[in-house]
Amino acid sequence: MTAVGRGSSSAPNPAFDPYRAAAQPAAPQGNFMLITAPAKINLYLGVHEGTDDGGYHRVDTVMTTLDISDTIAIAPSDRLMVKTVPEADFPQESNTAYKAAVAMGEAFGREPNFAILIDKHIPVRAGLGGPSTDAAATIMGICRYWGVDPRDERIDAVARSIGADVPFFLYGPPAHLDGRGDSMRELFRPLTGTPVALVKPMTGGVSTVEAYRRFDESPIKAQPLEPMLEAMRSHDEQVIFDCVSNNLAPVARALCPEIGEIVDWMREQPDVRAVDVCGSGATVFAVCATQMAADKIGIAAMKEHGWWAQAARMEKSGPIIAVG
Ligand SMILES: C[C@@](CO)(OP(=O)(O)O)[C@H](O)COP(=O)(O)OP(=O)(O)OC[C@H]1O[C@@H](n2ccc(N)nc2=O)[C@H](O)[C@@H]1O
Ligand SMILES: Nc1ncnc2c1ncn2[C@@H]1O[C@H](COP(=O)(O)OP(=O)(O)O)[C@@H](O)[C@H]1O
Repeated sequence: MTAVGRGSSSAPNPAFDPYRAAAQPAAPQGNFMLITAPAKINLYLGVHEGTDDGGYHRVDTVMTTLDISDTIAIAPSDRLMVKTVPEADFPQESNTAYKAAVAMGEAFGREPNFAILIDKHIPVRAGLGGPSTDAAATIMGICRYWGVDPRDERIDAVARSIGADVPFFLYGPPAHLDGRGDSMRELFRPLTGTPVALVKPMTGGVSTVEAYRRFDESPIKAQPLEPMLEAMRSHDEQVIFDCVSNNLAPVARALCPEIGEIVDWMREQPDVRAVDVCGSGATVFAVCATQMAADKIGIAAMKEHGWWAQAARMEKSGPIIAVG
């Protein structure tokens, strides 16, 4: 294996600060906070061969958030506890929200005594970033409770200690990240409102760890990144959607052949501008010309194939905090 670096330093670029969702450091006056934690899709994912000392691959990715989300209620408590609805089949200590709270406690020398309830809407092992967005939302909520400025460079370090995708969710607008996919490089004008159809097998999914392991067995070269970055900078939608690509997609298809069936079916649907696998899968997204087209694809996927499906839109936001 070739050793690769971790990417850029953890210091946030001040140019990104206006986008931080929890930028007001004041503690909330109410009893709890409700935080909207959006899903993501990768408009571009280029995984490079070789891993670093931690077993991570160097990746370039362009991600955007969607308007489907988990909801996180967080309130001070006598101890740290995390519950999900529906109930998780793994211990709370394995939940990324729990890990994020513990990491915040360690970084700021405080007891992270919060009760955290996660209403899960984002499917798991789906490549939609559910565990990562929950962690980012938890970090932002605790920042607000403790009066920590989310621009504090320790916040980025906490985020990437939980998972490669977590730093992205601290921001929200479409972004290019490199390193492990955890180093923010550039933010772009949002594609807010662009319709997307999401379809995945009703059961099962693809584990991110397994996808990267399979990638190492037969690596595939990434598509060129620069045309996508240029298109994002000039906000040329047609070119952006022509540049959609993901070199983990063949691995996802190999691990779960139903993904291949879904991709092929989505490509045949009318008014579709781009189709690809979300990250490591198992969800497939289609960028659609109209919301009606996305709705129709969702309904047909469910009715004709029994797949899980949802119509969504691209969003411009990271976690959104409301005080209750
Ligand atoms: C593939 C992507 C695309 O956005 O996400 P998903 O589509 O699964 O959500 C990401 O690279 C996933 O990010 P994330 O889900 O945060 O990964 P982590 O929890 O940090 O890592 C899980 C495991 O994936 C592998 N991993 C992850 C990221 C990376 N750059 N190289 C890797 O090799 C490592 O084996 C690591 O132990
Ligand atoms: N907050 C969370 N929400 C969902 N799953 C979580 C959470 N925290 C930890 N997990 C674990 O993460 C696993 C999914 O990880 P991963 O394959 O990376 O998902 P995805 O591709 O959906 O981002 C779940 O099976 C579960 O064990």
